[in-house]
Amino acid sequence: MLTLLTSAQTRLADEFTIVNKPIASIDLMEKAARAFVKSFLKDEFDASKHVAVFCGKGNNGGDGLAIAHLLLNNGYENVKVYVINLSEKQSPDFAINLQRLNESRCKKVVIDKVSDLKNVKADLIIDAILGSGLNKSLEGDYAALVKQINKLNKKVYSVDVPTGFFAEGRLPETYNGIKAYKTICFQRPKINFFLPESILATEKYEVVDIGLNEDFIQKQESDFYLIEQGDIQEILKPRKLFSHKGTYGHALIIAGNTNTMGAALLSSMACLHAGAGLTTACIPQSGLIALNTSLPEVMALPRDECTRIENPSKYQAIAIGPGLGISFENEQLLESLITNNEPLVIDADALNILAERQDLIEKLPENSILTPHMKEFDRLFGEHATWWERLQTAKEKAKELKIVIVLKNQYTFVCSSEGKIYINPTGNPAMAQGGMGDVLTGIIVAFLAQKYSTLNAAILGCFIHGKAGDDLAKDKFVVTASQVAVKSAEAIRELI
Ligand SMILES: NC(=O)C1=CN([C@@H]2O[C@H](COP(=O)(O)OP(=O)(O)OC[C@H]3O[C@@H](n4cnc5c(N)ncnc54)[C@H](OP(=O)(O)O)[C@@H]3O)[C@@H](O)[C@H]2O)[C@@H](O)CC1
Ligand SMILES: Nc1ncnc2c1ncn2[C@@H]1O[C@H](COP(=O)(O)OP(=O)(O)O)[C@@H](O)[C@H]1O
Repeated sequence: MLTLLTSAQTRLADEFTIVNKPIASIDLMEKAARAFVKSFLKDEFDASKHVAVFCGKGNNGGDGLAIAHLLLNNGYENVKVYVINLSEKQSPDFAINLQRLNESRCKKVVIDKVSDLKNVKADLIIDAILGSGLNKSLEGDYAALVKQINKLNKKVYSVDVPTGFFAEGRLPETYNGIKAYKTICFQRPKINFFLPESILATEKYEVVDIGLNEDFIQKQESDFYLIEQGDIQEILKPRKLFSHKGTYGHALIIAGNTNTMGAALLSSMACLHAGAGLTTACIPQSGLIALNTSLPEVMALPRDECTRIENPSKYQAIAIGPGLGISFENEQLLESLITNNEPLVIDADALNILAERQDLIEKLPENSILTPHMKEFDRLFGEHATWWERLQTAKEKAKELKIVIVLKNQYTFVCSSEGKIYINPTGNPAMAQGGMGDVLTGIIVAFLAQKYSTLNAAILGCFIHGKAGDDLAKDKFVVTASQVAVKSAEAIRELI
């Protein structure tokens, strides 16, 4: 897991590295600039392009000055630096780099007021005005200047973080910062890059290593961790010699209704492919032919007007919700399972029932997993204006109720009962199609049946689901939920 840092912690990592490597802070800045330029040159190899580098007077601006210098040395002849002189203060390393730049042949203009910014001739813009030192929203001259830069409508590369974008914490409801094409950031992605609001600030990001002390970073106390493939490989267990279906658990999936039987089929299909030893689908009578025809490996438990499951303890893991429908009987069924006090995976309509029966939320069995998308989450726990606030609620609720909350999105947030948030990096927009969440539920319940811990089942489920989608999307515009269900077996095999 990669520990993600706040800006304050990044500054500590910076200071630790300077003292312990040891390295002078100006040399660390030079290293950061080199790492930026190396990445930039991979994308932009036409050195005849005009590049405008906008530099504030803090360390972000200091990086910008070093970057301009390096670009000149790399054959970019048409580089022009705009020093944004809207603040009195300047950082010592900015001052050193300005001196170096003054001694070079790099063209430079000083912008003392917004109206000085005219006739910018640029094919590309490098934004190094404000970085992780941002401490309030842009206003006044800074806001006006950034508006002008955005109006130029050029491809913008931001250094470390787009000017005006908060690296962590609640984001304002309207964004008035730089709209970057790409942000090349240092050592770790910014926590807020994983929030959907970040798309207003940067279309994509790339992380470059600048040699900060990794041991120090990994040991920092953090609420946010980024899941890596290596973590998944450590958790996954291979199928054992002499094992049999009983070794890998029996999963029960309570799902489906007349018009949404497909959800039950998709979940069950995913559960099979993710390795449960036995899978039973509890579905209405009307779905039996479909189930028996399409998934002969799955057993059926007819559900018409059933308000409880006989002998739930015979299942190692139970999921409820995909395509379930909202009815008095389904509410009774959910209530009886909750009262039974064994952990559940709760999705889709079962979440919607919970939203209407807030009294049941308090009674959720410990170690249950809720898998809401944003709307289901807000129905359960109240409207949220921003994703940061939604994440804070998810973290608190997971801790208070001793459950795991899988808050789904492009980056899915797995919130543990310890109050930690694990960010899943796999998945892509080709997966934005109905039924995809049903498949995730099937994969998670399969891992639970195989006796992975609650948190590991959620983490594995999200990663495998997204990886299967990523592998499929290599040559497809869109991937369907059933394709992801089938592909999950391959994704697991590849990782073991
Ligand atoms: N370890 C690393 O990752 C490394 C990081 N490095 C680089 O350092 C960058 C961070 O540099 P930094 O700390 O000097 O802050 P930076 O963003 O330049 O701005 C500071 C100034 O902004 C001002 N200010 C704030 N908000 C404002 C607003 N809304 N409107 C107007 N002004 C505002 C604030 O003024 P104040 O409010 O304090 O008066 C302060 O003076 C980081 O992003 C990376 O590029 C690398 O060099 C090496 C290793
Ligand atoms: N753009 C995307 N990038 C990554 N994953 C995505 C994207 N769009 C959807 N998904 C994944 O697909 C699933 C959708 O879940 P959900 O909305 O519950 O679907 P449904 O109700 O149709 O089954 C989630 O796991 C989500 O993470």
